[in-house]
Amino acid sequence: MTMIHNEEQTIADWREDDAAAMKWMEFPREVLIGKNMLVKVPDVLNKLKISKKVLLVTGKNTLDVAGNRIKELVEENGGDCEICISEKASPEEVIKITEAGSAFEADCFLGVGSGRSIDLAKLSSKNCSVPFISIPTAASHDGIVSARASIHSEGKSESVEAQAPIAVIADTEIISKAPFRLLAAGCGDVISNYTSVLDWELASRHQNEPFSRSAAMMAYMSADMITNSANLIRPGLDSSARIAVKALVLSGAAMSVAGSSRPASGSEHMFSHALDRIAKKPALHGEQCAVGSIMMMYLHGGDWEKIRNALIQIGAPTSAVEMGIADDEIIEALLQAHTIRPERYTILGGGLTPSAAEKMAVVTKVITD
Ligand SMILES: NC(=O)C1=CN([C@@H]2O[C@H](COP(=O)(O)OP(=O)(O)OC[C@H]3O[C@@H](n4cnc5c(N)ncnc54)[C@H](OP(=O)(O)O)[C@@H]3O)[C@@H](O)[C@H]2O)C=CC1
Ligand SMILES: O=C(CO)COP(=O)(O)O
Ligand SMILES: [Zn+2]
Repeated sequence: MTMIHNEEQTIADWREDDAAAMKWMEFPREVLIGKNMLVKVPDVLNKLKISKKVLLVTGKNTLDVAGNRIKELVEENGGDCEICISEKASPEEVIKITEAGSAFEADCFLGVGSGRSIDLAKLSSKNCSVPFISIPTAASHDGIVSARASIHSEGKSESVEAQAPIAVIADTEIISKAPFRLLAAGCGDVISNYTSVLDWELASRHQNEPFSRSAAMMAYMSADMITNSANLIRPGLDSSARIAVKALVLSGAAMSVAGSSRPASGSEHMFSHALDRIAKKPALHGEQCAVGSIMMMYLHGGDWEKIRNALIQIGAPTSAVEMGIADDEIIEALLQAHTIRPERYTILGGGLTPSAAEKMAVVTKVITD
């Protein structure tokens, strides 16, 4: 592994080496991954003694996929369950769901569905000082266990400290039946850790930014887990869903150890956040981050073809056309990416010139000449 400093070069790890550190990481008490796990919701609530008033945050699609069934299960178990349909992961939506939780006097939140619903449940439950359970219906992102929430508003994207779920219930039957594109995107989100970690290392060398070797290794390992199993990721397979969920859990744990999204979000994520702002029809988060990672690895002078080949093997997009995004939107996102989080030092530095951005996108086959 080339990306990790050796012992002498390592900037002191501020969390691990600080004798006064109060907490290393937050991690769920129960992590259930497997077929037909949804029926375990009442058992988990009973075990954790939080079965009375449950606020279930879900989306319009995931309500039918899992939300309604979970509500039934909670009510059959003698609990009270109110459903909140989540919209955009925005500050306004967090306030709305927090108020709903307070008014209902919820003793637990369930985040059921996609990255957006889980992030909203994560942050709103923290605001209400009650625990939350993460119930992904797709393996599309690595926020399943992380203690961070990504909140988006007016072209800005912030990673906010929230809380880790008290439990994760990942039903691989549901996840493997979700559109395959979502699973492939989740694999892309994890693979993109290769460049996040390189950016973090760069920041620790150039700016003396606090760096955690253990968090970086966890993020790197999760990317390796997917790359090394790329040929096993196939539509409809329970085993593929398990591989992806385990890697996503490890990647999320890396963020919890770091106390920031640094190990799993670097220049490639800034590119993706810029695309969300620019593109007429953005692609999925994980798809954009993965394509960004191909290009950022090129900038790092690393093996960008390894990332590209793994994505091709999985069936994830590797080009603008495959993502349904125009070439000029890719270039504009590359030019704006460094402005997304100016405080986060990455290989993008003070920004790219238009000709450098175009050359990089052409060489890496993201756009055509
Ligand atoms: N906190 C963290 O550490 C992280 C947060 N993120 C954040 O997560 C978000 C991206 O998450 P992502 O899940 O990719 O995208 P979305 O949250 O936008 O969800 C994508 C779509 O998938 C649908 N969906 C989910 N499960 C199923 C299913 N089983 N069947 C059919 N449709 C389904 C959702 O439906 P519905 O409309 O019903 O929800 C939604 O329309 C971004 O906001 C990103 O910033 C990403 C990584 C880490
Ligand atoms: O998406 C993430 C990790 O995959 C983290 O989110 P941010 O890019 O919002 O920090
Ligand atoms: Zn991500």
